[in-house]
Amino acid sequence: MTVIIKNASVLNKEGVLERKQIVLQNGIISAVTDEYEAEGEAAEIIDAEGKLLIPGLIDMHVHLREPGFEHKETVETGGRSAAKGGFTTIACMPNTRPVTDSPEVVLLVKEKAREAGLVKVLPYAAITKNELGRELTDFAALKEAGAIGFTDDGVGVQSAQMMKDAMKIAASLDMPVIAHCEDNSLVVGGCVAEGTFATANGLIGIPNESEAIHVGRDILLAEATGVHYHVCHVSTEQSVRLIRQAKEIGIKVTAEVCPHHLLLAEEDIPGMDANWKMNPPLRSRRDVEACIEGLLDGTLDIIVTDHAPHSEEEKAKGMELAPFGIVGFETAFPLLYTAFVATGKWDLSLLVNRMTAAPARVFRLNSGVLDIGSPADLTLIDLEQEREVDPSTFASKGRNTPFAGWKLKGWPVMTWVDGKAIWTERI
Ligand SMILES: NC(=O)N[C@@H](CC(=O)O)C(=O)O
Ligand SMILES: [Zn+2]
Ligand SMILES: [Zn+2]
Repeated sequence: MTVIIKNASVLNKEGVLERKQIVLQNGIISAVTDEYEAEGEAAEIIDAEGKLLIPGLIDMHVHLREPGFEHKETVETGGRSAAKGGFTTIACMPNTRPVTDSPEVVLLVKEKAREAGLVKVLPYAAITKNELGRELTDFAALKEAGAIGFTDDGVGVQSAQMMKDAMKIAASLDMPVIAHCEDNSLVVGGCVAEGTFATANGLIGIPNESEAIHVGRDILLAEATGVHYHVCHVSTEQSVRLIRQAKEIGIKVTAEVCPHHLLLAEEDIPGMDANWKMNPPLRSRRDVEACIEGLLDGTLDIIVTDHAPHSEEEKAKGMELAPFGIVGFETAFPLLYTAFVATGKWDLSLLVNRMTAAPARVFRLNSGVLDIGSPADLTLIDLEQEREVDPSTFASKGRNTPFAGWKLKGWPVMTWVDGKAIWTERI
């Protein structure tokens, strides 16, 4: 089957938009040309006039909740939500029930993804059994089953010795360690960051050091073990500083940042609404600025959503009792496009890079580019049409977002994986 996407706006290597014809054949990008005539072959033709065509977005930090929490999300509903948000590859976290700490669960997630037939799903496996921090999982067996890295996301690995042992084994297997950085002894029951909101509402505040102390510790352990160390959802100025310094001296560290930590500060929290509760929490404006600067100078390599769906009942428990987490797939690109690109602060190519080529480079994936011979994973985006974020229209089971009602541009309208359209909005 041949698909021809006509008259699309495509970013060239210099970051300039060009009008191109893209041909997809057998799941591969077979041509990117100025003109293309279909020579009698059976082809599906899509007129992309006026729309932006980019490599499919890659999200290296998501929660699909299956197995065990299917009331929050499944591999299929999460996959559909991702496709609607323009994502073609997603990497899912192991904090399921059971935890993805055995080859069986890795294989189960892969099988669910195959059945869903939507986005490419890359599973992470846990560092410790049941993410309890007591005993390491069998890294070699988990790699063999298809895990792409090791992480106890949802909780920090509290023991430095445990983390060092994990890094040593991961390094010997040429696998990355991906860390949720949080020192529990510095958190003690906080649900928002230290700052004006916590003080005004009499809440215990989570301090910045609870994140950064793990970042610093793990950088030293990464230096000692030589592992590829990747920092999850960076949210503090101190973490950015430590990662920047580590990179300067050649330690193999990479890092990610979420849209909400680039856009929102704790002082923006409107009230005791758990749709504003996530881990790490929203920090100060100064931290937001440091994360933006880190993303621009390459200290923070990639953007991830940390898509973390929870049910309405769970979020209705209120700021202190509700679980941490917000959904992210269906708002990520429009949010960042509207806030940073449409306002002229960032080049479009920077945003696209941090969501496509950069994650592909960091995690050695064969996608993220529009090169001939690459998988035909593509996303078509309408940069002009403005629409409000309406959680009731989400494909995700989760409605937990602080961005409801935001007026945004840059909505994905069509998503292809291996040349097959897996999402079509309207065109
Ligand atoms: N980010 C969150 O607030 N929540 C995540 C866990 C995590 O990413 O640490 C979840 O699983 O709900
Ligand atoms: Zn986490
Ligand atoms: Zn997470």
